[in-house]
Amino acid sequence: MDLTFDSFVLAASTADVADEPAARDVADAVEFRMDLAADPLDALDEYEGSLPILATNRASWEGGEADAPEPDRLDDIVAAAEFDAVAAVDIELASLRDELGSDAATSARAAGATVVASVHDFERTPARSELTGLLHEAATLGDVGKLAVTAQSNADALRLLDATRTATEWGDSVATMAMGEAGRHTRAVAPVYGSKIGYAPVDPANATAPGQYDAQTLRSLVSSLSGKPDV
Ligand SMILES: O=C1C[C@@](O)(C(=O)O)C[C@@H](O)[C@@H]1O
Repeated sequence: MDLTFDSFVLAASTADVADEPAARDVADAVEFRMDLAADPLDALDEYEGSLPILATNRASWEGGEADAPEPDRLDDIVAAAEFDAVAAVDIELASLRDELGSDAATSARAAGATVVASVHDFERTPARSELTGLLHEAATLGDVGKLAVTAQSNADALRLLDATRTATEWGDSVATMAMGEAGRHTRAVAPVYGSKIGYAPVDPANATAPGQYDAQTLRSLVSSLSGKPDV
């Protein structure tokens, strides 16, 4: 299955890929949070869904629950990429800066997966130059550069949207969102400025980040704002 991120992709996040039928009608992909699953590779082996999978094995040092040694954590990402249903993998920008991470990206691409290079800031929204710098670096080391920050104010949200527009104008393929209440609307608005991925939980009770909309709401908001019909 393919995920090129040429246009907006709504990824329904879950720790259980067997949830896919609940996401099928509203999402474009399933984000499988391998770090939140008990036996993620077995779950991929048994996957029978029709949506392509974006596999994430979020490191504990980046806000996730994967605490295996880095080589093992990255090996699991590469192993995930080898499943036909896995169209993309998420690798943290901090990992991609090192040889281990960049080798994992090469192997994942060889297995046919697109690489989403991700950065998170769970406390703040950095200055504009830092935002555009991180996005450019992530979009260069990965095929899509993803930046999730935490907004405390409208100014923070606006700065993220502005950086999204600038990066897109430069030709970088990026995905952005501001976590937290003050950033919530950016999840709907950032796609207008070029953001290529939106995340929403399959089950609203199991949000994978602060401020997420449920998938149907995100789909309707993004569709209305982009002037495209709802799916
Ligand atoms: O990195 C991201 C983005 C995210 O943190 C969000 O803010 O929607 C949700 C995570 O599941 C995903 O891996």
